[in-house]
Amino acid sequence: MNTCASAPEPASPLSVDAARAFLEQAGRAQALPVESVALDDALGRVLAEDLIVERPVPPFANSAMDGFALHGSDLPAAGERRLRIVGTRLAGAAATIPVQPGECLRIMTGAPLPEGADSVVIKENVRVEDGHAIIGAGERPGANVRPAGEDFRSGERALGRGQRLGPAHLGVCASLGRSTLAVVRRPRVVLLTTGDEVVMPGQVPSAAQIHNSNAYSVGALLRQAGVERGAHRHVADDARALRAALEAAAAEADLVLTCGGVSAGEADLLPAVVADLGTVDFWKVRMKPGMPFLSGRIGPARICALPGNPVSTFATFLVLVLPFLDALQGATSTVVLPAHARLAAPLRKRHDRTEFLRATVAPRADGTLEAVALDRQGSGMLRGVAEANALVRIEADQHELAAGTAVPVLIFTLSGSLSP
Ligand SMILES: Nc1nc2c(c(=O)[nH]1)N[C@H]1C(S)=C(S)[C@@H](COP(=O)(O)OP(=O)(O)OC[C@H]3O[C@@H](n4cnc5c(N)ncnc54)[C@H](O)[C@@H]3O)O[C@H]1N2
Ligand code: MOO
Repeated sequence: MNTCASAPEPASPLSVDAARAFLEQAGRAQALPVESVALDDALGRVLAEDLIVERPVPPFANSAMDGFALHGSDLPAAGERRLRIVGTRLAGAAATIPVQPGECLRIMTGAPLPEGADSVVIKENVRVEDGHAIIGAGERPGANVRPAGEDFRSGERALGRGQRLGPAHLGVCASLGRSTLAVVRRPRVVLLTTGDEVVMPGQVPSAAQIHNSNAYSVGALLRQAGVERGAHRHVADDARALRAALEAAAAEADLVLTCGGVSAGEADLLPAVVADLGTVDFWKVRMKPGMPFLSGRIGPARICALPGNPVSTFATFLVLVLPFLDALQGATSTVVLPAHARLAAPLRKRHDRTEFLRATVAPRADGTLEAVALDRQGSGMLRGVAEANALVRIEADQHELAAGTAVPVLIFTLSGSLSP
């Protein structure tokens, strides 16, 4: 092992909220450029334009049901009314057949309402005899008609910049006739895992080695956060190798993420190497797990150094790196759902850091959310994260929490359902 400059003295650790606010500001300041993509390629991307409606949706008043279009004033208050059927209008048919009082038109769902008509009676309520529709009492004037612009009016903003595009948003863009969209370029991220004790799955570990789980859990988190499947490299506990890997990564990435080598061990080289190559903005955050987190810059790239313990890696990613990636993309929504849940059991905390506990959050019979903290809370126990669907946040100054206390939770929306 060779060393370079000595590790910077960490200032007093930042609070979680201060660290997060710093990274959000840094992300906004490093805003990514805009590019145009085909609608088909826009899932998960962040919209970089306001979508103003030109043609209203629906563009014309149309029938919501298969039935008969007619004048509302022809509907009988009692008894029956006989209206002459003047034709049929299918969805997509441009030619209009005007309907006079005393007449009606067979109409299909989605077909434009004919001139004169303002109501539709569903076919199940109509008897047809001898070219006439027989309509009974109890029908409502104006029923079963979808007015033009009922979904989106012309001139209004259908979607705003910053929207992360999900399936329904793509449908909205398509119904407005858009085939391409201005979106934010995907963040470029290089992930460097570190440590002589770590080998990739498929490789045979020595008696003192383990498999690299962070490369996969963080790799997957990055993809869920809208990052292209990024480059991953593993770096040995060697200052020269680490320096070369960081320099190369910073030259190609918006964000360099590292895992491990950032605390107090003799092979924890990262703080010194980052300080030597660029600047350390902060090192250590008052959170558990995740205390040794460091962030700084190397050239134009941001670096976030995550602690190596797999749960610390996961928690610092969700709590600190995800807000940075969202800010970098100007996104107004994210892939974790912030909510509140009531603790199922009392909790005691002995330290003064903000704690993020692994928990299952599920709805109770009364509709409120309940959080059950898992037994496995060790920061090396990835099983605890795999069995959880949320992180429960306990504030730095909270030490005794009664059952039923409402606490903030971060629900992993992509982990599946809201049940354990
Ligand atoms: N004397 C002190 N010791 C430690 C402190 C401290 O403040 N003083 N902090 C502890 C805390 S808290 C954490 S968290 C860890 C973080 O340490 P590092 O970020 O330096 O990470 P490493 O030491 O390299 O690794 C920690 C742990 O995680 C395993 N690991 C690392 N990379 C991977 C990977 N890619 N996949 C799976 N597992 C990985 C590694 O083998 C270690 O077991 O430090 C405490 N110590
Ligand atoms: O911060 Mo460490 O993540 O408590 O184990």
